[in-house]
Amino acid sequence: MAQSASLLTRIVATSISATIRAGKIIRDVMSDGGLKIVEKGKNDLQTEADRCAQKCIITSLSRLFPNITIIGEEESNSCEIPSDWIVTEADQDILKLKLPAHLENIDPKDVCIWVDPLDGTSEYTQGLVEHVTVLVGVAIGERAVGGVIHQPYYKDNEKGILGRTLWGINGVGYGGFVPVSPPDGKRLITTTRSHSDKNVKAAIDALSPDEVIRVGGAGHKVILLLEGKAHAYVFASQGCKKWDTCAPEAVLHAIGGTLTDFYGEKYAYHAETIHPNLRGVLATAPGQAHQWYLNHIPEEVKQNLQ
Ligand SMILES: Nc1ncnc2c1ncn2[C@@H]1O[C@H](COP(=O)(O)O)[C@@H](OP(=O)(O)O)[C@H]1O
Ligand SMILES: [Mg+2]
Ligand SMILES: [Mg+2]
Ligand SMILES: [Mg+2]
Repeated sequence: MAQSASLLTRIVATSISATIRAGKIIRDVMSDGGLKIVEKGKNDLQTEADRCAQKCIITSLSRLFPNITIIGEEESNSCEIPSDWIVTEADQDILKLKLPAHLENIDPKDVCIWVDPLDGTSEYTQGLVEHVTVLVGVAIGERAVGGVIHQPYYKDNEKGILGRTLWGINGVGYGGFVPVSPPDGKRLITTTRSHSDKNVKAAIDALSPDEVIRVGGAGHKVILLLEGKAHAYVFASQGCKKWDTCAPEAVLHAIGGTLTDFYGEKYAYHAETIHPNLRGVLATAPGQAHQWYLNHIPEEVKQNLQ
């Protein structure tokens, strides 16, 4: 890998390769049929694919970036890993990116990488594989700056290959998708398919949507915002964690969208922060009035998110 490239571009470039490899592992586990599901908590599943994909990504990144904190959703274990799960390649186009001065010489101590090896596990176990994404987010200080979202089951009929990778670096660029504005004169809201509750529903009802698009995964829902299929992602629940939102937030911000809690505050992604997004997740596509959504959320809904 070009050592002259900056640390941030090297991390994002390698993360692209690592998520593609993890996506292949996720497809292989499904086609072999041995999901070996473990129930981590209420409505919270883990499969062999979550475990193996995380092992692939974290082992690869930690070998290349030994001084950087990496936090993954799944608990780690010390078992052997196949050598072909260890990724050393990097996306060459990303390595060539020119960064602004404040991102060029970052201290590894200020970086935290958030890994969600399989976002949308509930849908994955039900065979709804199009909902699945692999997420790697890069925070510098408190801010989510770089993000990679890989969709292992995306079908590109033109190229005849399975899978695509979307990326974004705030203030630098994005790729792997073409941003589209959502339709004018309508309000399309995307939310959870498998983790709804009274508060989640109350928030959506208060926004009088024309349509509610219920899909799995934080990554998948933010892709709907990137591609103009929804105006807002509304999840008035404490269930999402930092690894769910770091990468999607960075990619969304790179095209001018916004992701905050229900009080309009950005989440902090430094290594010492707590994992749950206790104040919910509200994200809007570029050009949408984020404040309008915040203003229309009932006080009671906000008070349940403290
Ligand atoms: N009540 C809850 N309990 C556990 N995890 C939750 C949750 N609500 C949301 N999440 C997690 O947030 C992510 C997005 O949720 P959803 O698909 O319902 O919108 C999922 O990530 P994972 O699939 O990576 O675990 C999901 O597990
Ligand atoms: Mg999970
Ligand atoms: Mg997730
Ligand atoms: Mg996950």
